[in-house]
Amino acid sequence: MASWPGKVSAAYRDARWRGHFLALRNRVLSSPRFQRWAAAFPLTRPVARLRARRLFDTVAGFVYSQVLYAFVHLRLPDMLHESGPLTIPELAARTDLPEESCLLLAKAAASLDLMEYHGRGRWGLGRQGAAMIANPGVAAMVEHHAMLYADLQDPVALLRAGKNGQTRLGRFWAYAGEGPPGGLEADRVTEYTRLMSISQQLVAEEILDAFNPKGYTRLMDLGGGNATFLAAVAARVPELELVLFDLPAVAEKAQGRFDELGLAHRAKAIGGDFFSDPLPKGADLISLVRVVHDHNDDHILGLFRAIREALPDHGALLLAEPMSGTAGAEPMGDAYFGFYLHAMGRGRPRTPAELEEMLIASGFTRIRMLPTRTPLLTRVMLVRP
Ligand SMILES: CC(C)=CCC/C(C)=C/CC/C(C)=C/C=C/C(C)=C/C=C/C=C(C)/C=C/C=C(C)/C=C/C=C(C)/C=C/CC(C)(C)O
Ligand SMILES: C[S@@+](CC[C@H](N)C(=O)[O-])C[C@H]1O[C@@H](n2cnc3c(N)ncnc32)[C@H](O)[C@@H]1O
Repeated sequence: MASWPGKVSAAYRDARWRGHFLALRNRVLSSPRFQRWAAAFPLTRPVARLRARRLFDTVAGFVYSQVLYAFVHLRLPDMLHESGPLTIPELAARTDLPEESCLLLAKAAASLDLMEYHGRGRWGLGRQGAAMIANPGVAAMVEHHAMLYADLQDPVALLRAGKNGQTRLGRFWAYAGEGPPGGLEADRVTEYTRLMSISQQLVAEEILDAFNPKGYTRLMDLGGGNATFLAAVAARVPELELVLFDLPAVAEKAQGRFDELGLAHRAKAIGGDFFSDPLPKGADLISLVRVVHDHNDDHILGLFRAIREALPDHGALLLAEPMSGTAGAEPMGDAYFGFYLHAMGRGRPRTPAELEEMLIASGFTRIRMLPTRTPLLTRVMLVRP
């Protein structure tokens, strides 16, 4: 298994001189004398400050996240968006917090750009807080993180335990547990399907801005949840037939959604297990949105082969999810999703190169990355036989 994210070419990565260079660099950086000198010397001072700030942000990241959690849990984003800036006594009355705590939270949130002092004793949304209003999925994820952080309370124990799914996240993502997922009852899938639907809105637009499925006849979305992605597709491409395949309890919800949206004449949901049931034939475009990273390599190789068999030679597979080694968003893949999926109990974030290797081994030949506007949210790969 390739384990290096591949930011640079293999020749550079494996060059013998690189190891010597890194050893020398680290000897210099770990010297207290060098640090004192670099912080004092005017030309290196800005870099020294930036590095100190970055290390501090990593050290304090948990505290920042808890400030964000309080901000979201107290419904401050919507409250401040709807009412405009409020004074501390007004905030205290609406959140049922002591005024002193409200001021503490307002100042902490302002330091993180979530809130901002708007003058005349009133506090409103800051830049990051305002951006959250446009992306309701972010607040939903912040609340959901209570589970992730409970699992991460002792990260070393979690690492030692390996991927066993005996965690809050393992129970939440019921399909990641032991046993065949096909028999999961509705109550085990409702909450995760709701969370996926809320966070899917922005992802769907990113994917469809990168790839327009116009020209295809039938799109089958594997692991399509309650059809939020296909509903966005339907709005953009009126003539495309739509099929959603997901576990029976999820597919039932999706069919209800198609009926509600008046899409039943061209959309249907099929229940099944994509690892053990045959994939329905007839689609010339198959999509996997935020599905592949949830599963281990052996399962995904089997699924890729089944997709290759289900697709006609002129068909295509659209693979969309956050990927490891994404330039400018490196911690998203390997730190966030790496630990998230480890806690969930299966799957891993993969680099485009790792996915490509698995796709080629499954019989695909033409693989192309399509640029997305916000690669942190999702990357998109178009794959042809
Ligand atoms: C107007 C003025 C004064 C200036 C303009 C300056 C300017 C141009 C500003 C830019 C404004 C702008 C466009 C901001 C945009 C901000 C955006 C798009 C922010 C988006 C943030 C998204 C975030 C933080 C997303 C977080 C997503 C998370 C945490 C997702 C987690 C997903 C999980 C856990 C999925 C689980 C599924 C599983 C199990 C892995 O399969
Ligand atoms: C992380 S969610 C993504 C949902 C949707 N594609 C999205 O991006 O919002 C993964 C989906 O795959 C489905 N799934 C997981 N294992 C499955 C299996 N073995 N067969 C069919 N669907 C499965 C889940 O029920 C869930 O709806």
